[in-house]
Amino acid sequence: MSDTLLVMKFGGTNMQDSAAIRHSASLAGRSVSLGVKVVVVVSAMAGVTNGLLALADAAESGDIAAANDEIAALRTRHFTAAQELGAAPDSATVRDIREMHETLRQAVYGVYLLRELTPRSRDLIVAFGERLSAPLMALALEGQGFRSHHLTGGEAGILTDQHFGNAKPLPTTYERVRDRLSGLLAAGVTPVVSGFMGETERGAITTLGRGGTDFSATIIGKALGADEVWAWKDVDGVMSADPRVVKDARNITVLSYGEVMELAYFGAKVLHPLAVTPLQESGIPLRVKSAADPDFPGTLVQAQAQDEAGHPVKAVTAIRNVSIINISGAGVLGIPEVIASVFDAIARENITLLMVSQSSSMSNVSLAVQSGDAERTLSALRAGVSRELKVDRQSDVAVLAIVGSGMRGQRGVSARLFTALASQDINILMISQGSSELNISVAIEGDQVDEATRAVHAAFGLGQPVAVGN
Ligand SMILES: Nc1ncnc2c1ncn2[C@@H]1O[C@H](COP(=O)(O)OP(=O)(O)O)[C@@H](O)[C@H]1O
Ligand SMILES: N[C@@H](CC(=O)OP(=O)(O)O)C(=O)O
Repeated sequence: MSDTLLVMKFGGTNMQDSAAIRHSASLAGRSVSLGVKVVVVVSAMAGVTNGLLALADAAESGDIAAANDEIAALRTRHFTAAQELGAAPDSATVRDIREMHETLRQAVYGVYLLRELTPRSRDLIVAFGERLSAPLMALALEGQGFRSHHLTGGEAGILTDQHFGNAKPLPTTYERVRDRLSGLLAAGVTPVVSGFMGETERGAITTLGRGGTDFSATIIGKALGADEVWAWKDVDGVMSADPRVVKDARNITVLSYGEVMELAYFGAKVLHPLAVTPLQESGIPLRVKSAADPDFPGTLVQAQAQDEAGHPVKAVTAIRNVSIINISGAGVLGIPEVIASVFDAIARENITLLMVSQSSSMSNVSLAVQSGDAERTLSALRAGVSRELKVDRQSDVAVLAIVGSGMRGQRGVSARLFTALASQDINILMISQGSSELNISVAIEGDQVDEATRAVHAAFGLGQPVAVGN
């Protein structure tokens, strides 16, 4: 028996139907057969999270018929998968799925009666996606001869703060996860944990932010001192750009934790922005692997970056649906208390700032925020800052970023970026470079983001094979 312990995460695409679930189970099973202990962490079946969010909104707006139709469709989808994975109609799995849909229906009816969808009730509803997919994965593993047991995030020990929709693990999580999972592993059982979700100390269900199953997996990896965390995906690994936008995007062999965080923060949907944070202290590696090509090494994410001379940039990413909020008022903004009131107002609303820039005359500050946060930002600023300041919004913006540790101390990187954008006649609205020099980001018109991404990808030769040095 080896002493190796792996945490394996399967995303929505790898859970989308019974065939995908069976294939994912076989990927975990390959390691279990070799004597490796594996904890499996699953996302909801593809599209289910969005479906749950939509039906919660429908219930809030009074359209209970639409919400119930969507629940019925979800029920059919999960029952079909269970049946195809061999569950008998009177089996415990089918009973579990039926009960969960009933609880979901009741929760949604409560939203409809109250016409109120709080972040807390939204989390309760949306976490059903992962609660429903875990039993299916356990079924598939059992069907392939592996002993398995499914648990919700809370049952697996993931305890979070009360930040519904974007919760963070509490420090006690790690010991709890160890307590809850070690016994199962020692008994030769493969735990299947519902990703994306945790619970508060009082037992309310929370979620960890979109794409949060990656985060669940690394939290569990840290708790158990795993040898590695593997995130199985529908792509070869972390690529030099979103492969849906750039056809010649290439797999990146090695990335540092810092580089991956920048990439995820600046829109590379491939990993949750906080996913590597639990691994940073212990140095546990994260591998992003292709479920379609399991022997391909994918991307190794580790503490040290590896750079190739002449290749300062590793990837180009973009955040879409951004708005720029401009705050102006000659002679007012230079006063430190006024600047403080701007940031206070933003902090009170817990709004994530994507970029900040200030004109040197101090008469203008620009903030880039997700368009979904723009109205809240505007109201917070209008209520919280001096009336002499003018606050306005520019919509339909995108933020494009280049990322790579090799740009540290390198001259000419921004010149290449700006030349590539200028060659496509792309106007730059804001510029920022992090002091870590791991990224340079620019705000541009939203409808130019794809051509900008392709131009920048080509300008830095990211489609060319790179021999990574040590
Ligand atoms: N730089 C990138 N590298 C890899 N994939 C990316 C990148 N940027 C965006 N993506 C997109 O992320 C998707 C994979 O992430 P996601 O769908 O969240 O995975 P999963 O749900 O399987 O965990 C890919 O289909 C790809 O289109
Ligand atoms: N289902 C959740 C969590 C998640 O991580 O999903 P995926 O692994 O499919 O990106 C979401 O859609 O946000």
